[in-house]
Amino acid sequence: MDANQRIARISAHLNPPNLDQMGGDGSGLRRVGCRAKGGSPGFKVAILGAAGGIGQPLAMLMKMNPLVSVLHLYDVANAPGVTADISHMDTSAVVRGFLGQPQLEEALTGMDLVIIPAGVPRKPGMTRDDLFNINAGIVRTLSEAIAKCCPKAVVNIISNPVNSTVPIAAEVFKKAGTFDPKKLMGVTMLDVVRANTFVAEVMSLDPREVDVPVVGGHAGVTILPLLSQVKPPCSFTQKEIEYLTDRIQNGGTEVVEAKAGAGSATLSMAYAAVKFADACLRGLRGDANIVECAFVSSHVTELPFFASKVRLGRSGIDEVYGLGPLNEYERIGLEKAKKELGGSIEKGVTFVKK
Ligand SMILES: NC(=O)C1=CN([C@@H]2O[C@H](COP(=O)(O)OP(=O)(O)OC[C@H]3O[C@@H](n4cnc5c(N)ncnc54)[C@H](O)[C@@H]3O)[C@@H](O)[C@H]2O)C=CC1
Ligand SMILES: O=C([O-])CC(=O)C(=O)O
Repeated sequence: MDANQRIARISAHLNPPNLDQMGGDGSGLRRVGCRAKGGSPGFKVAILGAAGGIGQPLAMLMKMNPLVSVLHLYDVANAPGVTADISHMDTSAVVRGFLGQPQLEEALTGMDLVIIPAGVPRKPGMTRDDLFNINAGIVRTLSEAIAKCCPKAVVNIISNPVNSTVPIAAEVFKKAGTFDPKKLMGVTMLDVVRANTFVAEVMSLDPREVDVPVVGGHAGVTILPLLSQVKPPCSFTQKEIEYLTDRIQNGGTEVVEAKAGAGSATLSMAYAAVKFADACLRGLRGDANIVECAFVSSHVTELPFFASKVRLGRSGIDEVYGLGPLNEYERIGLEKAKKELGGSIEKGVTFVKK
């Protein structure tokens, strides 16, 4: 092949159909897509909210994941820039960008996994529930498009308040007749990541060796670390239990306050989201014994959704595990968690039904 032919081949990748007009919104912006030669067979993953504080590092880390063959980056702003940037990474996933509502359906068609970090983050003094008014509508719109374009995809919801946004997505899918409880997961992995880190600090362990089940939901007292079930087995004083429980429950607020108005956890969240997404993809591939905590449709308590350990497999969630033996402190925590969680779930369901 001579130089002219090589250049022609490269520009073929940068011209239609891989570099299309960003038609729909009239912005004249372009959709960038680069097909890496030798791209491995793998899964198709879309990130909705890909240009945000979480979305950007999440996109970068998913581009590094060898299980991903196609990566779709959708946002209502700045998707072309993030896509061009990420697409220059010399890993095999093909990256395509999609900007704005007119391109949402194209972004979702054919996807195996959809990860949703779209929505506004907290500022100091706010609760996650204070985000409901804006984020509920965003998650509803995105879920409607998922029901239409990739109803069999596994969906990972990051947008807060997770305790309400997951029931919102479920209700939208029920309305559309596509709801599969095995495919819908609220991402609570950051609570587990924090719990592992804080327990490791207290016990002088390597955090990679620590596994703390965190159950319930993803806000304040609904975040319930089961410190009696930590692996490796640890014996904590009551003071340590109270310190750890409080720090894990308020880890998000710790970051919101430290960022002082510039948002909430983004980098640790992207790390946690990728850890969870990778577990989902390994499950879809058929790997055995993939067990992680997630906020899912559940019969573990009387509530319709609850976070607990789940086994991930070829169809999404293969099994939802019960809570195991709880001590008195955890039983009291569970009652508090259920009380708040019930209201948040109901709020999400009502939002779609009204
Ligand atoms: N589940 C969890 O553990 C955690 C959840 N979060 C939540 O994740 C969400 C995102 O946080 P950040 O990335 O820091 O916020 P951000 O504001 O930096 O990014 C959000 C992105 O969503 C985009 N967006 C807004 N409306 C959209 C729509 N209709 N469709 C697609 N994209 C849309 C924005 O353009 C922006 O790029 C927040 O709700 C936050 O509370 C944050 C940390 C942890
Ligand atoms: O605290 C927030 O608003 C963001 C979040 O969910 C977390 O960091 O756990």
